[in-house]
Amino acid sequence: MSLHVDVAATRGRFTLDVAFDVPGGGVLAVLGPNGSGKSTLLQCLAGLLVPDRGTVTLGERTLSSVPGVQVPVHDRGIGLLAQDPLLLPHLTVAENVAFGPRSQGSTRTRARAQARAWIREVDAVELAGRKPAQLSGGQAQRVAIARALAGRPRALLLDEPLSALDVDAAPAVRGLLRRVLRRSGAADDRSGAVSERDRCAVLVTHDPLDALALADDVVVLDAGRIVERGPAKEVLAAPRTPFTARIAGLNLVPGVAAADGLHASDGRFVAGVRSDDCAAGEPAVAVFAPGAVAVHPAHAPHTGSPRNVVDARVASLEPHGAVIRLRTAGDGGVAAGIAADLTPASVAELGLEPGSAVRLEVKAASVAVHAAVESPSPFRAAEP
Ligand SMILES: Nc1ncnc2c1ncn2[C@@H]1O[C@H](COP(=O)(O)OP(=O)(O)OP(=O)(O)O)[C@@H](O)[C@H]1O
Repeated sequence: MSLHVDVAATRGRFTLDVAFDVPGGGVLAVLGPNGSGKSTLLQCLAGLLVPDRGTVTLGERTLSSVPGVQVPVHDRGIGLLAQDPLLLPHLTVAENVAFGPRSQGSTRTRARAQARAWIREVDAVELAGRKPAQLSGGQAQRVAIARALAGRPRALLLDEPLSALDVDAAPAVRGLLRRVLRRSGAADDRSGAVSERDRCAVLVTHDPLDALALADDVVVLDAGRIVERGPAKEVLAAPRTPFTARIAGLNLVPGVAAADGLHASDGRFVAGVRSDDCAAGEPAVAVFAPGAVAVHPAHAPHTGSPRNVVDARVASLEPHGAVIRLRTAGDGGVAAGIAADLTPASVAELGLEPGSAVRLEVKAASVAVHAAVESPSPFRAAEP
């Protein structure tokens, strides 16, 4: 069942103005910096906020059309999974999951059967008799997923569903969400579970891994507008805005495309490979991975060509998985805020510490130049 959204909503001086579609069975991830309008968007979809103009349609049904239709929250067929599991504390797990079907008019027996099916689905059978206070964060979120789905929503809204979980619990819950969101199987009518085939979902997240693991498409919001959209892998691999580059862990230098690179706004030339989507002379971004940046001692001789070489100063060195991520200091320009990944051995060998002078080199072949999206916010990708 597809979701069609074309709305504008005002909150104080902030305006959200977006249009997108999520096809039946599809999952759309919504990314964006703090205050970009992600929660405002979910509230418009859930019916908690009345838009100033536009429409929200789910399948054939108009949920919101201004002026005119405004279907109330409980009647939208939309399930919400928030950061906090929000389970009713005095009910058992089984009763919490049966609550939705019961309040939709299912008989007690049928509601229990539906609850059992979903509790099994989320691997929580042994928790069925417990109260929420007896659950870990990960267990409670599993139950919240079962409860959201037991209400047989036609669309699911997920608001940072993994962000309150610790690093040990998040992967298992992400795996479960992947299973329930990505499954395109038929209905399990014997147990009373709903058909997943047509249910679409909108996932608000700060985590690119969630977008890649769970979503088909991504939209990036900035200051209430969509500034990037497309398949999750493509948007994160070739970001057009500083925000997306930052969350994707990539370096991004804005400027104007040239035949074989980009003229950065500070006047420097960045050698790179121009993609087909951008013509010379147009606004563009040069994107390169921290792993593509070679770090040398300051004043080291240039080694070969074509290369990008820039002198910089180390601002910070932080562990990043198996490597150390270096970030350069500065207030602006190409040399500021570049991320480079080094092995701990190279950091020791080069004697690097905050304040050290370094020479960075990036091969032209490792720099992709893409058409840029004008970002309305001053947010910079490269800031730590
Ligand atoms: N009740 C309100 N009254 C006035 N302004 C509001 C209200 N709620 C939110 N805003 C403003 O609307 C803008 C968008 O907020 P929103 O919560 O939708 O952003 P967000 O992208 O979800 O942010 P975060 O990632 O921090 O949760 C912000 O500038 C915020 O200050």
